[in-house]
Amino acid sequence: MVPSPDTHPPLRVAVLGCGVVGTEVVRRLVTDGDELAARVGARLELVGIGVRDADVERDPVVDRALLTTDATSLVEKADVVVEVMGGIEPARTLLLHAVAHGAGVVTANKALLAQDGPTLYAAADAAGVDLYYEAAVAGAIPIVRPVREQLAGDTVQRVLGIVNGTTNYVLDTMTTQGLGLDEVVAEAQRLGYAEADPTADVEGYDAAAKAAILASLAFHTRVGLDDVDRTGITGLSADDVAWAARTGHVLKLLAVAERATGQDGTAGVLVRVQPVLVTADHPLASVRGAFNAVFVEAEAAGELMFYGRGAGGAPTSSAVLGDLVQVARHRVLGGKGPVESSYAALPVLPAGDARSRYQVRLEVADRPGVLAAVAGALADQGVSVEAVRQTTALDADGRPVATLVITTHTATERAVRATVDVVDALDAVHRVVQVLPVL
Ligand SMILES: NC(=O)C1=CN([C@@H]2O[C@H](COP(=O)(O)OP(=O)(O)OC[C@H]3O[C@@H](n4cnc5c(N)ncnc54)[C@H](O)[C@@H]3O)[C@@H](O)[C@H]2O)C=CC1
Ligand SMILES: N[C@@H](CC=O)C(=O)O
Ligand code: NA
Repeated sequence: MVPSPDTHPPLRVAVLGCGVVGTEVVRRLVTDGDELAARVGARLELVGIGVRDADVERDPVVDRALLTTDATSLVEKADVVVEVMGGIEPARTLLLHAVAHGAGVVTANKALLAQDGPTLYAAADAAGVDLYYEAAVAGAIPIVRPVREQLAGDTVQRVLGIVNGTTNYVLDTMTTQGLGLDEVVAEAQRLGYAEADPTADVEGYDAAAKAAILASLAFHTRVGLDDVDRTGITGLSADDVAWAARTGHVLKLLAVAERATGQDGTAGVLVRVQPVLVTADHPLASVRGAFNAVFVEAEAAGELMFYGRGAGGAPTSSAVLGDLVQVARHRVLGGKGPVESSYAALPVLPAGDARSRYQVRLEVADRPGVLAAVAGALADQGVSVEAVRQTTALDADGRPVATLVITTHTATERAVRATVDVVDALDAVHRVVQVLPVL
């Protein structure tokens, strides 16, 4: 029999956190109630909203009578708990409490999942309830469920892309408007893209959490935040942005998770987040503002690209509501979402095993023989040169300073770092300005 909201008792939904995302989740539950009920086969009854302070001014769509500071009691009376408060505690304890009480859970909390996902999975599995988290990676873009469910029959080789809206917005605005990093981060906060502490965005922790989640799902292997080699965007200057454009690239913070073979032949995975010089005609170069884009390369499927809004209240609420409908359908029709799949248990390889082309930018003395010395140092380390470009400008004291931009052929990060140390020690090299992978 087709389930109907007229015959099925309503499902009690608790929302924890009423900030940027929580407010939009509540809005959809209120304004789209009839549609959602028809899709689920039961009404989704919002039974309470857990907040820190019930007295602060809120969007009028939020019914103040539903606000409570007693989140523990709230989750005890829910069939489905939606956690959009963020942070590790009390989110973790509340989700475990919800699961122990038999509630299905939906969360947007990538920080918690990357730190303690296996505990949540185990608890949900033991209780026989759902744990869904589409909003935790790349906001509105369906990427968690495609990798976790639809690609479960394929072998994913690599996942690569832009998974943090704030840093993409910041780098994009620095490039197009020449603004400084701090100024643009403040705007990203105002627009609801940034984390409560935007350090998580600009230092790459948020992207690293998402990379860990995607890698765990793609490779059926546990990958935690500490397994991700992470570099944020705070080390990038306006000069780096300008040089990127001058050499035909766009600077992007990329997350890369891939199967790889280590120095000793071990098959494993490599997971990293780092600023990358993306060649201007690559599709990722045209991902603007807070948009995200993720490529998935799988053995049978080939290359798939996922693109859309990676941050912001309304887009993220779409992913949360999609999960909520799925969990609710399971309550009505029976069935359950996937459990953790970590059977492959592949080792996480050291970052030095990562292979890429690199751009090395040096300031060198403007005299004959310098290029030969630098090229010799690279060759000694087995790093071959694809292209070299030299420009000369006068420094503050009127002395000529040459900038050497070297693009290498594909090499391991280990070899490139070793080479850079040798090059840095050369008399003719004033300083190594920047070393960045090239895509
Ligand atoms: N803003 C975005 O674009 C996206 C956010 N997310 C995730 O969604 C979650 C929520 O993010 P936002 O809504 O942007 O954050 P937010 O800071 O705007 O909202 C969080 C709300 O939870 C409340 N809260 C915190 N601790 C609480 C507690 N102990 N009890 C009751 N309420 C508490 C805060 O007072 C705040 O109102 C985070 O995990 C974030 O990483 C995921 C995807 C996109
Ligand atoms: N702060 C995050 C929000 C979405 O996950 C971002 O900027 O991407
Ligand atoms: Na998503």
